[in-house]
Amino acid sequence: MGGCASSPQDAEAIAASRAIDKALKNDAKEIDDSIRLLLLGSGESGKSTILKQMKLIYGKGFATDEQVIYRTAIQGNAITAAKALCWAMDSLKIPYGFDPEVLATPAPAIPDDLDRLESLSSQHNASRPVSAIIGSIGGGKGSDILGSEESLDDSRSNMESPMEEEGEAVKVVDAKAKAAEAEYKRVGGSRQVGPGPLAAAKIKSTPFTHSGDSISAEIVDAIKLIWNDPGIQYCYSRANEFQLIDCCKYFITDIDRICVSTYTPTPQDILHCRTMTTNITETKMKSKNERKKWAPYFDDVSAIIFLAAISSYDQVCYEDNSTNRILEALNLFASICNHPLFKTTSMILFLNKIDLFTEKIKTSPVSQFFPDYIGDDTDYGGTSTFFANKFLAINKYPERKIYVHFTWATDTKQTRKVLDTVNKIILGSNLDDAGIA
Ligand SMILES: Nc1nc2c(ncn2[C@@H]2O[C@H](COP(=O)(O)OP(=O)(O)OP(=O)(O)O)[C@@H](O)[C@H]2O)c(=O)[nH]1
Ligand SMILES: [Mg+2]
Repeated sequence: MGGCASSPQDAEAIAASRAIDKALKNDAKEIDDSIRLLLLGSGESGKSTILKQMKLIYGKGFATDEQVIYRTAIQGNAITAAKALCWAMDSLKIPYGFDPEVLATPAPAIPDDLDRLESLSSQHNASRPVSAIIGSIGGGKGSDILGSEESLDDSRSNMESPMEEEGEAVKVVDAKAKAAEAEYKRVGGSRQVGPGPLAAAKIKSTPFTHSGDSISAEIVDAIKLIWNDPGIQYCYSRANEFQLIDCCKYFITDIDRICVSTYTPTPQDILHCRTMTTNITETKMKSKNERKKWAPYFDDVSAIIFLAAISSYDQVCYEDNSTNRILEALNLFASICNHPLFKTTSMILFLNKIDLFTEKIKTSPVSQFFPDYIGDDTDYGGTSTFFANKFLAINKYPERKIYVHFTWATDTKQTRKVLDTVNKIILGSNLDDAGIA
């Protein structure tokens, strides 16, 4: 995708992201004797994370120079997440100190002459293509990154939109949101004062990335302060209403550890690090006319692993802020899985981020976003099978089976098991175990 940097900070972030992509790609040179996989999926589904796991499980792990790059990216993740939370406090109209369980929070007095706190516009909304990654397992020493611009065949139509439905849970949420908004107005909206708004103002004005050694102690303190604020915690509970990276909690709760000058990221930190894959323009799959160009890459692909973040059922896409992420994934899956070129290619579906999904279904009812789900909203088995069946129903080539795995890509133990099974499937020893695993 285009690296159109609008500020030096953006340029730095893009450069860091490219360096990470390059590092992953550099591991790709020795894969000839290995099984080649095409990893596909919409944005933030976990493709890079699976690739990192392959490096850990089948490769040499992360080199020292890579760790240095990730260090900056991880600290950038913490700042990005903290900023997103502060911006969302304004856009969702939640006052600092607001506790939804104690709806009448005492308000500080607002001085008349207080300057309006700066409220920065929300995250840039550059359109971002779906990316594809070629990875390798089973004896491969590395992985290779290729790219795709968009779906192979644009069959994105006729998908129903998520509907809203009145329900008990919705009403409770509404009551809290309304109480927050009333309180936000009462304390002066964006003119509210106190330690929370002050810390937020500092965070909002700090650059995304930093060229110095580490994030300043002042910003670390500001991040800790807001994270302990009940209003921010309430805002975090509504993270599906704005764009927030999934590793927010992981890095912010560990802000002291990741900001010391001696910090070296652990493999677990690297797995949680969010960097958008940017060097995905080598092979564009824009139109059928270009098929000659990209088809050779797929010829020797043993299987396609398609990733979808099952936890994203209540979220909208980063790119347009309106399309439900699961519907987007289903559309993309339809265009891949039903493409004649892949008619006989083993198709393995990873319904990823089950750790987040398990937590989320407790408070965010699936049926509110997918009214065709009839069953217990808090039942993991029922809800996860519901989504798996949605993907399976798309397959137009019944002779070609789709293997479904529920995955937790940041967990090496679980991923190792899944990849071992995938290996067996590809080698043909497990072909009878089709269906949901
Ligand atoms: N909790 C949790 N986080 C995950 C899981 N899989 C991926 N993530 C996180 O989700 C974020 C996005 O993952 P990536 O691997 O970068 O997603 P991607 O598909 O490569 O995204 P693009 O490059 O933008 O297309 C990262 O912060 C990952 O650490 C998971 O199973 N559980
Ligand atoms: Mg990626």
